[in-house]
Amino acid sequence: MKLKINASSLNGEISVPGDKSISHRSIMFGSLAKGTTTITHFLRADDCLDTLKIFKQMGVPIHDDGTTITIEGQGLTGLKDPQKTLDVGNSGTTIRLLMGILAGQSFDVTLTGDASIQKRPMNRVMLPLQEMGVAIEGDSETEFPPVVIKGNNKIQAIEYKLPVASAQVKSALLFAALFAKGETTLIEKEKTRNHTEVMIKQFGGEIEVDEKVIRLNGGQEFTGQQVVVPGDISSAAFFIVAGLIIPNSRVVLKNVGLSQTRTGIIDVVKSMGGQIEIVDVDEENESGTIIVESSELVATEISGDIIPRLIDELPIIALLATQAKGTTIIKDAEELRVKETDRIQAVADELSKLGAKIEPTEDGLIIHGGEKLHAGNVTSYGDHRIGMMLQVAALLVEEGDVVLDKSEAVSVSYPNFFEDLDSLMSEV
Ligand SMILES: O=C(O)C1=C[C@@H](OP(=O)(O)O)[C@@H](O)[C@H](O)C1
Ligand SMILES: C=C(OP(=O)(O)O)C(=O)O
Repeated sequence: MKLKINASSLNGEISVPGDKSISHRSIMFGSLAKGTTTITHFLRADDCLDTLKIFKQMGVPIHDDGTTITIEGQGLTGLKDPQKTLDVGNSGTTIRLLMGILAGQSFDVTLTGDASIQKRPMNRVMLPLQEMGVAIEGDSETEFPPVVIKGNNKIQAIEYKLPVASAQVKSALLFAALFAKGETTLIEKEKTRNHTEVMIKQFGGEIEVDEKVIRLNGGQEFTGQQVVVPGDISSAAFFIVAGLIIPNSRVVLKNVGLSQTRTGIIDVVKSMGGQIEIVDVDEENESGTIIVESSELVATEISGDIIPRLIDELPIIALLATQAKGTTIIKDAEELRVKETDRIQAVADELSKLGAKIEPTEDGLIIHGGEKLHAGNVTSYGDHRIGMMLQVAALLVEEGDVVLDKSEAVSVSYPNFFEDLDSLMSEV
């Protein structure tokens, strides 16, 4: 696909689509609860639609009228044998959280996904699950999908220190812990997104969170709820950066989720001198409006405990850094190497093709700001966030063609991304 180039300004207002992490979890909690759950502003993108399809395949009545999704919850152990392999598509969140949920059911099941999923590490979930007594293994004694999970496990509570900072691992273990007798204690390596903990409480469960220590008792029951999904800050991130780096711009992003565990990008933009303002904050729903304007930016260092608070935004933050004065260093982000693609290598390779000065390191990137970007042929590697980042980069290219291979990947999290960008380019 030929990307849009040479934007003279971006102006206008966008309501970004629903949060991907919360949308996945709303289907999961709704299915495991007793009673009816309704979900509005659900993210109808490939990843979350795959989660929805899978719960339907396990016998959960889920109805979508185009506005509201209604789920008739089956209770914690009420899922039915799908009698087939479950396909998670491209979604790491789906496969990992499902492992915890399926550990407590009475049937055997196989989980698989696309070529990217079949290369993503699963031992981070499978090893602690095995410690809890779950029969689960990867393909041909590897840790890669297809993953086979046996039913009727006798699950034991554990105390477990997570070796990786991962909300997916934490969430999978919390789901499994619901089926155990007694109290499970998880100790996080770094604080990661807390949507699972928040939703356990929202659905009437009990969970104790003390900084990085989380305690959960097995044998709880959930009750159906009304879930209103806020906009996804990880999707807003592309327009936050576009508004900052394109001249004469002012972009308003309405109803964006602002969980403290997700707002690292706002802190980084501020530390780089970007003009960013948060207004109309709704404390109860942890959401608000983000306004950005074109800015002079300076380099920064991004490392340590902020990394999980902006992990999915790092590709677009790397582009932001190419437009800042000085050298930006990103460290402690080795997790980027095991996402939909190796995002450290992909960002460095593809932005270099457009003229950026950027070097990959083992756990991050070194970005020398101030280089002008030029035309070129690039690829998303089938990774939605790499694809969207490259479209924002192309907006800076003054002449020639920027051609993106595998542009269809954006539908994994943001099917209307190109249309929303169009709307900002046409408004004056
Ligand atoms: O729990 C979640 O919803 C997610 C957690 C993160 O993954 P990790 O837990 O692997 O870091 C993130 O990258 C992913 O997009 C969504
Ligand atoms: C890493 C991501 O998702 P997942 O792990 O669910 O595939 C992402 O959306 O950037």
